[in-house]
Amino acid sequence: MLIGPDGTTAKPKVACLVVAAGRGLRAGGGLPKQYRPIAGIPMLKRTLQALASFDCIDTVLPVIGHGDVPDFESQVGQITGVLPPVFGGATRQASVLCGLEALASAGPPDLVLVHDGARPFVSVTMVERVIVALRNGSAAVIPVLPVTDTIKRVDEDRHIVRETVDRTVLRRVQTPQGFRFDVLLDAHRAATGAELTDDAAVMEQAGADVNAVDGDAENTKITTPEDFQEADRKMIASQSVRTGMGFDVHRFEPGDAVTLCGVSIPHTARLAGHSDADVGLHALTDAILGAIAAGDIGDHFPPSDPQWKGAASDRFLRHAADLVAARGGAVTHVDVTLICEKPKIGPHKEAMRMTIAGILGVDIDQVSVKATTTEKLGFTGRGEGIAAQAVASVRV
Ligand SMILES: Nc1ccn([C@@H]2O[C@H](COP(=O)(O)OP(=O)(O)OP(=O)(O)O)[C@@H](O)[C@H]2O)c(=O)n1
Ligand SMILES: C[C@](O)(CO)[C@H](O)COP(=O)(O)O
Repeated sequence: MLIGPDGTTAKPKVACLVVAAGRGLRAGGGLPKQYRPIAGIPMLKRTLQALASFDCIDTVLPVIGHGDVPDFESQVGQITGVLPPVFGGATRQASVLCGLEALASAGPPDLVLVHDGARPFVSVTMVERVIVALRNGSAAVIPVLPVTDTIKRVDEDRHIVRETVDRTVLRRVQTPQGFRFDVLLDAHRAATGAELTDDAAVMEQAGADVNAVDGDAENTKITTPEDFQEADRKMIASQSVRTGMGFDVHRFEPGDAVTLCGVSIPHTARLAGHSDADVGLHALTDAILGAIAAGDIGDHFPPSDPQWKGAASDRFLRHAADLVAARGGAVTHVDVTLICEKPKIGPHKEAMRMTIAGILGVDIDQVSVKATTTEKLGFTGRGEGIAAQAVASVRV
């Protein structure tokens, strides 16, 4: 059991480093593999979303390549619970040390998990197994799987089989590997010699005991083009398409501009509301929440909470999209209809589509924005306010 500084067994602070500074050479292609999509979502985004949604992890810190900031911003972006990335090094081992030093400077955690950005199918049950073993006193814990094929040792040109190896003592190793933070940092700082391919090897070199827990066969590392194909196939086969709808109304009050679908439009009035009153993004946020049966915008951002006063509504929409991604899903299409006599929506439709596509991280052709009047009938016809309807399709 981990003993806190005051001698109690308080819940330890758990950080998770996600190393993603590799080049992905074995996966081929131009873009480093961590930024390439699996069933529509960039692999690193999947990994970070999953880890950030686990209650047993307090902090998630990505470690990325020096030249990868544009890819990180465009393919991953901000994720609630994920710290801004730090830069890694030329090898996985060097990248882990960069991440550990960053955590040490920011206020060291008690426990650290080190996970490959290239393992997007990490499960909370496996992470909990690692953390429980650490809390029970281990300084180093790795998830492992049995070897299920017969293993041969072959000669160098691989044409002659020399022997059959005893596979009962062999294990396939996964991440996240978990450690007492101070012990892993010391071991990494002291590491010498040839590159070590996992953190357990760094601990072994330092003379520490490493314990094993059961890994998870689903938690594969995406390494080759075939791994991408298989991951795509598995994800798509396991998902279904769902639809949600949203509706919202805001009334006018004195002012000089309205914000609709993230675009500010000069007008003779503004929309009243607790946030920026962006009726289009509110309807769309509700549609996405509806598609994953996750309540409505008021459940996530209560109007009674002063922190959302005047908030820009892109935050609400991003949160809904993050929830979809945390379930391993993707928003596939959205369609918003704005209902008002004025202002004229037509000249702003493309800017609205682009803004929504940017927030959701989808292509502009997956976003439709339409507008209609109610022929001067009803409250929208009388110019008392604006209504919006939205439909969202997601694959989860
Ligand atoms: N200098 C490096 C090299 C690797 N990694 C990370 O370590 C994890 C496991 O490494 P691997 O699958 O071997 O990734 P790459 O090194 O990118 O792949 P390749 O060897 O095919 O180039 C990956 O998430 C990778 O981004 C890292 O952070 N820094
Ligand atoms: C750490 C690791 O994921 C354990 O299986 C793996 O060793 C890292 O990747 P590599 O392909 O061995 O560099």
